Parts: sequence; structure tokens; C-alpha cells
Amino acid sequence: MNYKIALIKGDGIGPEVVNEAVGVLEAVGEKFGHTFEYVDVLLGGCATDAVGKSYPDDTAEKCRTCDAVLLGAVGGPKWGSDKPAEQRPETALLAIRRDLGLYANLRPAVLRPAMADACPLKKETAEKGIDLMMVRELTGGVYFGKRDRYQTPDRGVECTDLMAYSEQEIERIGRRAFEMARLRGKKLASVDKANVLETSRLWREVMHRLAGEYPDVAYSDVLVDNCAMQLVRDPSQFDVVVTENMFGDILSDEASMITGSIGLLPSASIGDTAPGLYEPIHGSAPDIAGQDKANPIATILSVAMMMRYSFQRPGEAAAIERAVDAVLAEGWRTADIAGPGVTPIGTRRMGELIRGRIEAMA
Ligand SMILES: NC(=O)c1ccc[n+]([C@@H]2O[C@H](COP(=O)([O-])OP(=O)(O)OC[C@H]3O[C@@H](n4cnc5c(N)ncnc54)[C@H](O)[C@@H]3O)[C@@H](O)[C@H]2O)c1
Ligand SMILES: CC(C)[C@H](C(=O)O)[C@@H](O)C(=O)O
Ligand SMILES: [Mg+2]
Repeated sequence: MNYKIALIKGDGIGPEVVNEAVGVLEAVGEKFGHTFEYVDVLLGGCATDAVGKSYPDDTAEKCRTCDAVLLGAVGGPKWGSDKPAEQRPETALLAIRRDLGLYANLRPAVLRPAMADACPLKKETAEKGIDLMMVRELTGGVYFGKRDRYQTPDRGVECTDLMAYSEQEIERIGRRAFEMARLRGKKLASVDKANVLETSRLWREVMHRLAGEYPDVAYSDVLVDNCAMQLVRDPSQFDVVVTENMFGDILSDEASMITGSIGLLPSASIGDTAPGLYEPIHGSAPDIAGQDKANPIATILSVAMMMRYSFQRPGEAAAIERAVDAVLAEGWRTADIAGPGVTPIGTRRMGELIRGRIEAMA
């Protein structure tokens, strides 16, 4: 098959990790008889520098002509929160998610077999393993609500960010999560703050309605503060976790760290019609950009998710995951996951080793 992929390399370590993931795609193509065509697409701080705005007019359109989108990361201090919205990389990231209708963000958190030692949890907890799928609502909630900033007569400036959710938005992400639970361990935890927020009360109502339609899935409600604690106490209790946009952002970074590093976790953003967008959950890591230090595994595993979810190629996805596990099992580590006494390898070398593993597969 020939697949056309939009490449949004972005800022900071984005281009470095995307280059390694593209190398892996090429190795997969060779092994399984596919060809990949790439379309470079501008988005983020690099777009601001090139054309004066972070979300150029033709960006979404170019992505729509492709079968999938691979994104590195966007952002950095050069285009910080003091800049106008249209120049900020994060504005562009939210806009493309919204414009492509990518409402379901799948963020698996897996403690890879060779990484058990890197898990910061108690040994007996780490031994139980971590393999959960966070399903984060991605195009609603406080990220997309009306914002305001005004002067009050007596309390200085005041700002508001509206958090809104409709039944329709909750139901479609809920269905995705229940379907995902059916494919996995038939267990779903829905995370909300229904003891305080009206949006969460509606969230819970809709989820309970759906639970009636999926009697084979063991459903539970978990309050977000408790979930944050349970994730470090005993993550093995979770299989699929569904939650709203901001809770999912925060909890997925927490989940990443219990698996060893944010440099390991991929994601898939999926809608009903547009091409899926695949990206690591980490950011542009300005502190290590341009130094060949970034861990490319999160982006490489994002390509595995692309194979699985956009191209229905589970064999290719599994081959990439096996190659990553094999390289980790041999003890190769980038700086973020190198324990004491281990000499880290760079971004490019890690990519090269994973490609080599794929090439060597029977
Ligand atoms: N999807 C995205 O494009 C995305 C996601 C998160 C943050 N951001 C943006 O990235 C910028 C930096 O954000 P931040 O510093 O809060 O978060 P970050 O994820 O970029 O970095 C947090 C820490 O993790 C480390 N890290 C991240 N990815 C790594 C990797 N692959 N290998 C090794 N170490 C890695 C960094 O060095 C840093 O110490 C901000 O502008 C933020 O808005 C973008
Ligand atoms: C950069 C930012 C807008 C983004 C988010 O909050 O969604 C990031 O943190 C992520 O997790 O993809
Ligand atoms: Mg985040």
C-alpha cells in the first residue's frame, strides 16, 4: 500500500523525534511492502517565524489530503504566553485538533517489560505492571470555552475561562471509551469532579446512561483528585480511563512518569472522518532541543498507533513495538531513562537501533 502522511515537525525537539519516526516508517515499508509519501506541513512557532502566524491558512487543508498526520511537538519560550494568540504555537495545536474534529485522544500508558526498574512506584506495585488506556476528550471543555479579561472597579483585572460540555460531546467520547473497554479488559473508569462541577454532573449522567448499553463492561466513577492518587498507589487497577480534556491532559502526564518517562508515551487523536493525528504526549522540550538528547520512542510508538488505528495494520504496529522492547531489553537508554551508571545514547542512535531491529526481523 502507499500511504500519504502529513509531517508536522514543529518546534524544539519536534523535528529530531519526527526524523527518527520517519526512519522507522521507512524500515516498516521495506519489511512489509508499503511506500510512504510525506507532505511537510507548517504549524507552531516555526510557522509564526515563517509566515507570521502559528496556524497558516492551508495547514488543515493539507492535512485533509493525507491518510494520517504525524506531529512532533510545538511551543517554546520564544513564542510564550505574552505573545498574541495567533502567534502562539498552542493556539495552533488546539485549532487543528478542533478543525479536524479529533475529539478522541487515546493515550496508552504502558510499563514496558524492560523498564520495570525505571518505575518510580513501590517494587511490589511495579511488579503488577501498568497497561492502561486513557481516553481524553480533546475538543471541548475549558480549552475551548469563551475566555474573557476585564478590569473590575475594585479587584484589578479579572479573567474567566468557560468550561462547557454538551450531551452530544460527552456521549461520543463515552462511546469511544466503552468500545475501547470492550476490546480490552472490559473495565472502564470515568473520571470527573461531579462533587463540584455541573459539567461533571452531566458527564456522569451521560456515562451512566451509556453504561446501561454496555452491561459487559464493568463501569466505575472516580473523582479526579482520587484518580491522581490511585494512579501512583496502584495503577494496575485501571484498564480504560475516560475523562474530559483538562483532567486528561494532567493525568496523562502523571501516568507517563509512572512508566519511566514522558519520552516513552505516544498518542492518537481520532475523529469520525478526518485523518488521525499521531503525536508523543510530551512537548517541545526546549531544555534539550538540538542536542540529540530527546527520546524518540514516544514518537516511534505514535507511528505504531498510526499503523493500528489509521491503517488497520496491527502486524506492522506490533513489529514496531517489539523492536522498541528489544532495544530496551538490550539495555540501550536515552538520557531521560538512563539509570545511574548507564551511559546514555542519543536520539539518532536510538532511532537507528530500532530501525535495525525491524530490518532484522524474520
Ligand atoms: N503536543 C505538543 O506539541 C505539546 C505538548 C506539551 C507541551 N507542549 C509545549 O512544549 C513547550 C515545553 O513544555 P514543557 O517544558 O512544559 O513540557 P515538555 O514535555 O516539553 O518537557 C517537560 C520535561 O520533559 C522532558 N522531555 C520531554 N520530552 C522528552 C523526550 N522526548 N525525551 C527526553 N526528555 C523529554 C523535557 O526535557 C523537560 O524536562 C511548551 O511551549 C508547551 O506548551 C507542546
Ligand atoms: C501544548 C498543550 C496545548 C497540549 C494540551 O494541553 O493539550 C499538550 O499539553 C498536550 O498534552 O498535548
Ligand atoms: Mg499535555
